[in-house]
Amino acid sequence: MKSYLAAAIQMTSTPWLDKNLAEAEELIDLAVRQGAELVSLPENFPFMGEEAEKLAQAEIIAQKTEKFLKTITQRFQITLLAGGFPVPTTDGKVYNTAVLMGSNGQELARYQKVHLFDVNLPDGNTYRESNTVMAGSVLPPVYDSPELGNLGLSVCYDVRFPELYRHLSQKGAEILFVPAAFTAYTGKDHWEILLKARAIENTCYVIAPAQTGCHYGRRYTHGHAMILDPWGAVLADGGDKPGVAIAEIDPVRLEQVRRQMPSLQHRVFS
Ligand SMILES: O=C(O)CNC(=O)[C@H](CS)NC(=O)CCC(=O)C(=O)O
Repeated sequence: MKSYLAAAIQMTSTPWLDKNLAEAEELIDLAVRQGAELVSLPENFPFMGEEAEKLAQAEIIAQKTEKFLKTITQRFQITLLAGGFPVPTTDGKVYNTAVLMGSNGQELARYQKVHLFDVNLPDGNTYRESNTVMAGSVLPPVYDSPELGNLGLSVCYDVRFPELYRHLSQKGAEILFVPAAFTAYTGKDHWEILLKARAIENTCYVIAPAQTGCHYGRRYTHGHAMILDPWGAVLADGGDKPGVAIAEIDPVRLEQVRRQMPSLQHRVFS
């Protein structure tokens, strides 16, 4: 593993697929021009709109998004984590799918979000992700990149389930992706703390691209795409506007923190 720059992209995705992909392309270009070799896109980057609309367009969203990911990684020669996007199942729902793409346009790893956000928030907003999404049933993969380190996948609400990240770190993960569309309401109190906890308890870098702002109707997300180091320090924070958070991923720092705080080696319960 070498030292390199990673980018967590922040977007305000809308119900318009082509507009979102164009916006993603612009932000990837911005990240690459700043030297990023590993770039990440948030959950729902190609589409954030009404559930019925998402289902109706799922086929075209999946198709255009996968083509986009192939083209863009080849063009910019980057490794790209594409936070969740809908991929149709055979029974009329979708998997909320995250894909890791290599710099030759090849798919390196894929994960179907396991934990679905079925929550009634105190602010009156109700979320029933399971209305449209089929839960994945397989733990996320770790992709071992000789150059970029061991990359562990997850999506958004997963961040509240530490056992998933323990699994990833036990599989050798050094960098944890948490692409998200966190609600504005939960985000203000929980987002940064959860990310810090996952970084600290697994002594891993955390790369968390995010959605921000108002997407449609009353749907607001928290923003603050960020990158944290294995000590839990925030290296970059995207604030609340669309943009890019960039930070260095450094194997020397990773090794240093794991030496200073060898908690992964002190586990008693598996
Ligand atoms: O529905 C959309 O269009 C965008 N959001 C999502 O797709 C997902 C499922 S609804 N959001 C979350 O998981 C938020 C989790 C969260 O906010 C928390 O854990 O507090």
